[in-house]
Amino acid sequence: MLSAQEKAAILVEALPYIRKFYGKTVVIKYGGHAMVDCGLKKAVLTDVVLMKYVGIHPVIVHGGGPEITAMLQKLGIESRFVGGLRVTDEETMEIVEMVLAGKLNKEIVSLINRIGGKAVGLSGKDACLLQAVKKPGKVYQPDGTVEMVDIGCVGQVKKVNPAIVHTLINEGYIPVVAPVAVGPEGESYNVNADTAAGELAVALGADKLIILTDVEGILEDRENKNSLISVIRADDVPDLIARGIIDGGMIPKVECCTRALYGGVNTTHILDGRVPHSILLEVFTDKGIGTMVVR
Ligand SMILES: Nc1ncnc2c1ncn2[C@@H]1O[C@H](COP(=O)(O)OP(=O)(O)O)[C@@H](O)[C@H]1O
Ligand SMILES: CC(=O)N[C@@H](CCC(=O)OP(=O)(O)O)C(=O)O
Repeated sequence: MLSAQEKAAILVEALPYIRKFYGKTVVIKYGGHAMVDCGLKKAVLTDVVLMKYVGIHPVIVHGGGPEITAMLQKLGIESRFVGGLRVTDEETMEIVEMVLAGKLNKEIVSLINRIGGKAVGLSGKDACLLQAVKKPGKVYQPDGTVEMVDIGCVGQVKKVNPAIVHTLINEGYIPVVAPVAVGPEGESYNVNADTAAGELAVALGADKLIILTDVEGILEDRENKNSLISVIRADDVPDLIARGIIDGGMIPKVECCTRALYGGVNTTHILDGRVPHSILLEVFTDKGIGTMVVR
């Protein structure tokens, strides 16, 4: 048990960070284990509510890939991915939108509201927040060439219209965004949630982008949990990808950190969402956790 003095010291340690981030926007990509496990869900969303009450402006962009896959499976539809992106025909798009914008978005909103925050759920279609065009899939051939293939209703974000998010923030709400974008004809596009979070962070002029995932951060050697790389320079990312150190699902995460950094976001973090209160530990304590990607 902590003594009263130790508890007080922890609160005092938070003061410079509260001052530093007061009034700043922090975009949080919420996904992975932290979105499934009841205890972790509550811990993450409590951190978000606490941030709001101390004057920081959190904005959540959530994923839900595993939940979409499970729903498609129930309906007898097999999931297929090209370069980490779900091949999304029109029937699949309907399910994606139902799961992300209908089910998961509202569950997150409800839980935040029960914890004591004021959350409002949006999809990228609301007030044309995320505007996209069709994105082709990339297939890397053994000879090093790249083949472009049709992967259906997958969207590349072309424009972000953040006005609605600013309005909600200014009125004291916590915006919760599902990564479904709108196309030029009003059609729906399925957008990778990491990418959506990065684009939104840039458009909002966010100070920080936090991506929650199911590993410790970026590991030098994926087999060795003690090989965490604490800080990576954005310029070094292409080399780490070329050397195969960063691979698979970690590629869109670092790429969106890089995109955010070059777009003006100050710091980006890839954190272990399996650690309860990882956001609080990152934002309010001297000891940062996970991997920080910097300019
Ligand atoms: N250098 C690395 N360090 C840690 N994980 C890595 C690395 N390179 C690739 N990965 C993989 O990236 C995965 C995280 O991406 P992903 O599964 O898409 O996460 P999420 O479901 O949280 O969006 C890890 O589980 C791991 O398998
Ligand atoms: C185009 C594309 O692949 N979209 C993702 C959107 C959800 C997502 O990104 O969820 P996670 O963050 O949990 O992976 C999908 O359909 O799975």
